[in-house]
Amino acid sequence: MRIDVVSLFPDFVRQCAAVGVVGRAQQRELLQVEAWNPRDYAIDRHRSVDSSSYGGGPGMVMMIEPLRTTLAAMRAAAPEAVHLIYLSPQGTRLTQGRVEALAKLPRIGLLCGRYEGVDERLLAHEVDEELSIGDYVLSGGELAAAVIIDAVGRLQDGALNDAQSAEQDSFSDGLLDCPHYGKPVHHALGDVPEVLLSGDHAAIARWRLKQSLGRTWLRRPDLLSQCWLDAESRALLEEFRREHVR
Ligand SMILES: Nc1nonc1C(=O)NCC1CCCCC1
Repeated sequence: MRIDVVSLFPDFVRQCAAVGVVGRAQQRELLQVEAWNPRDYAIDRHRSVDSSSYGGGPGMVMMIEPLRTTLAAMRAAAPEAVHLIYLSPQGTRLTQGRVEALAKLPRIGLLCGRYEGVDERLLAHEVDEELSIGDYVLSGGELAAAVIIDAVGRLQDGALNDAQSAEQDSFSDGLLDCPHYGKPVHHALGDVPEVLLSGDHAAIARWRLKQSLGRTWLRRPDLLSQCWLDAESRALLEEFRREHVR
């Protein structure tokens, strides 16, 4: 998969994509992340990328040019069509379901705004999808782009050493993740739950599902209401609720 990022801070994006699972995915050529700086395509003496906003008001707007030239160069750099995403609080809220769909595409573009945003005419003409990572305002789209690069990059086949860890992630089945425990078994902060030491994989799987169901019920009832639960899950959740109330 190829991800092209248009940003005034390309090094920031490159560094985010160079570490950890995503960095390894790039080394394994499972993922390619390229950054494009509109300032490199600015043709005036001052290499302008922004202008004041018509109608007045504070702040600047990223102009149509040189963004449009940058996008044309980006699109031409590889044969695959680009699904271009603009990151902003005005976008559709990003979900794991959308991440999984994006991860299947051969190529996406991420347009990172700065200042007060990008000229609406450029967005209307060039952008395929607007996404938000949450209801708050950042100083630019780069952190949101980094979130998408990470969430999508880690799902590339072969990116995670143990494929299961993607399947058992929070949200992968619509539920929050279960608690995790490592060494030591006994500690002043508490002990590892017995079932996890039992070697009974069926019991362990049941315990983990029960914890995921219970946590989702307690912390994100909105997610739970969207889940279809089979008989076993409904019974496990009921068990958790009974134990929780005591
Ligand atoms: N929230 C967000 N989700 O995705 N992006 C977000 C953001 O806050 N982006 C910064 C703004 C800054 C002004 C230009 C347009 C982007």
